[in-house]
Amino acid sequence: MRRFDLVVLGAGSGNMVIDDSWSDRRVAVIEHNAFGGTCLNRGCIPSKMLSYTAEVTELVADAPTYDVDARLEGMRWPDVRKRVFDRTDGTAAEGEQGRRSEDFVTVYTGVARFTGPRRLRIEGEDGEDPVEIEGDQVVVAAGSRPSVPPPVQESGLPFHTSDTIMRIDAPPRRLAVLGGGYIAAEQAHVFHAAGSEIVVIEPHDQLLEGHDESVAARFTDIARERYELHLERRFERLEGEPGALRLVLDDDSVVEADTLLVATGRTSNADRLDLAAAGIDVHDDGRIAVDDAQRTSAPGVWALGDVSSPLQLKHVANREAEVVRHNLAHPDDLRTVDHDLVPSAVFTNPQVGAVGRTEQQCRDEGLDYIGATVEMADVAYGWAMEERTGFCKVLAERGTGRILGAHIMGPQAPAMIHVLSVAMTFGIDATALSQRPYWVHPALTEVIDNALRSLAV
Ligand SMILES: Cc1cc2nc3c(=O)[nH]c(=O)nc-3n(C[C@H](O)[C@H](O)[C@H](O)COP(=O)(O)OP(=O)(O)OC[C@H]3O[C@@H](n4cnc5c(N)ncnc54)[C@H](O)[C@@H]3O)c2cc1C
Ligand SMILES: NC(=O)c1ccc[n+]([C@@H]2O[C@H](COP(=O)([O-])OP(=O)(O)OC[C@H]3O[C@@H](n4cnc5c(N)ncnc54)[C@H](O)[C@@H]3O)[C@@H](O)[C@H]2O)c1
Repeated sequence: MRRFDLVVLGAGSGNMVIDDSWSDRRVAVIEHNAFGGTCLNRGCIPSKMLSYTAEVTELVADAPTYDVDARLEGMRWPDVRKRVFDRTDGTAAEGEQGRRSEDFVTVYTGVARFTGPRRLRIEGEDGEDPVEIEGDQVVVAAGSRPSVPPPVQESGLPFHTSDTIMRIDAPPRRLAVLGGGYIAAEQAHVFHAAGSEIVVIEPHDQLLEGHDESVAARFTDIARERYELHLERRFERLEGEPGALRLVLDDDSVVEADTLLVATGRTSNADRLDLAAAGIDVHDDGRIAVDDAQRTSAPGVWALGDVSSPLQLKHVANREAEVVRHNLAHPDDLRTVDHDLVPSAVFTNPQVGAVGRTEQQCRDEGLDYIGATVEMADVAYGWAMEERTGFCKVLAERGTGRILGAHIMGPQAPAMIHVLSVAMTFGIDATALSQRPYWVHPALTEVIDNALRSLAV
């Protein structure tokens, strides 16, 4: 059995913990798929390249709004797909080659499982004999996978998840999307712009459930004009044949579609690692349990990213990887991670950015809060953009002005939310945030300044 100073399971965010400080020791990286993990190969990056392409398509279609003569000929899907995946596939291959070229790193291609404390067995995929290795330190960064409801799985009929839909040969004629969360919102936007009819099935009464009520309500209203929505409906079974699918709902109504995208959440890959053999504890929901320094219950074993995190976001996985990289090198000076103020964004149309509490969470916590909402249509740059649906909502504690949460919908919301994220992180109250810095006129950020001023805390 080969022994390593460090073994990293998963070359997504896990790959980030290895730096040159390990160059005088022996490091193993185990990966059974492409380097770069979900984000680079089938997640954040291709989906955002596609979502921006959808935005360009919609802007051209919308040219008459700005008294510009332009005609949309359509999105050339095969060319779009090639541009996106040539770039991401190339980057993944470079990442793997880079690691293989480092003489202190051994890359194992195969599926790993624990066989004992800090000991792993790797099954190669091309019939090679399994390999057993052990590490003085082990970092588990095995990510998550799409959850697929049993009736879809058991139907034997073809379906897509986010793993496959973005590499499809042609946009579906009619795409049924199961779920109304992040992936549904982003992929519906992409394929609607590419020419597909979209039908969404979601058990809650609105899309983007879990977001602030103002965001979810307005997003659902906008989506209703573009897509066929089946809300408060449970999916019961999948029938039909490939290319002519029939989704039967709980009221016996039937949704017909040629293609199905399942976007019903993601499950930690922890259940596939035989963690009990290594003495690694898991939460009831299946995630690996870690403390705030990312240590698992097994000495010398760390975990990070979707396999353990309560927030399945790449900026969270990145932060956790940075902390693990530091903690491996500085066992007497451990850094910690907290998930209190993690901003999030949905790259759909309209875009969404959020940080902190929703209004419902303020009520649930019994906070004495005040909220202010300003429409993008009411600031100068919103006029320039002919913006009609975007807004900024800020929630603050009455009396102190402590910012409790912020929710932005509209152009560049994922970037704009950082103003509020930074203020909340550094404890800058609503009055100080509005009155101390200058706000560029007439940038779209005036919608934030005006919301802060409207709070009257
Ligand atoms: C469609 C989509 C869009 C997204 N968009 C965003 C976004 O815009 N912003 C954002 O913040 N987040 C986004 N996310 C979430 C983000 O992609 C994840 O939170 C992040 O990639 C998790 O990183 P990770 O390193 O934990 O897991 P991964 O990147 O999945 O890495 C885990 C790696 O481990 C490997 N592995 C697993 N098990 C084994 C095993 N037994 N043996 C060997 N190798 C194994 C896997 O092949 C994988 O490469 C998106 C996710 C999806 C699906
Ligand atoms: N922009 C981003 O940051 C981004 C983009 C995509 C994905 N992600 C990450 O990936 C995770 C997974 O995304 P997701 O959209 O799959 O999950 P999600 O949790 O955002 O949404 C899942 C939706 O599916 C619904 N659902 C559950 N079971 C169902 C069923 N049987 N039939 C119909 N609907 C059902 C839920 O009510 C929910 O609305 C996200 O939670 C997020 O952490 C992030």
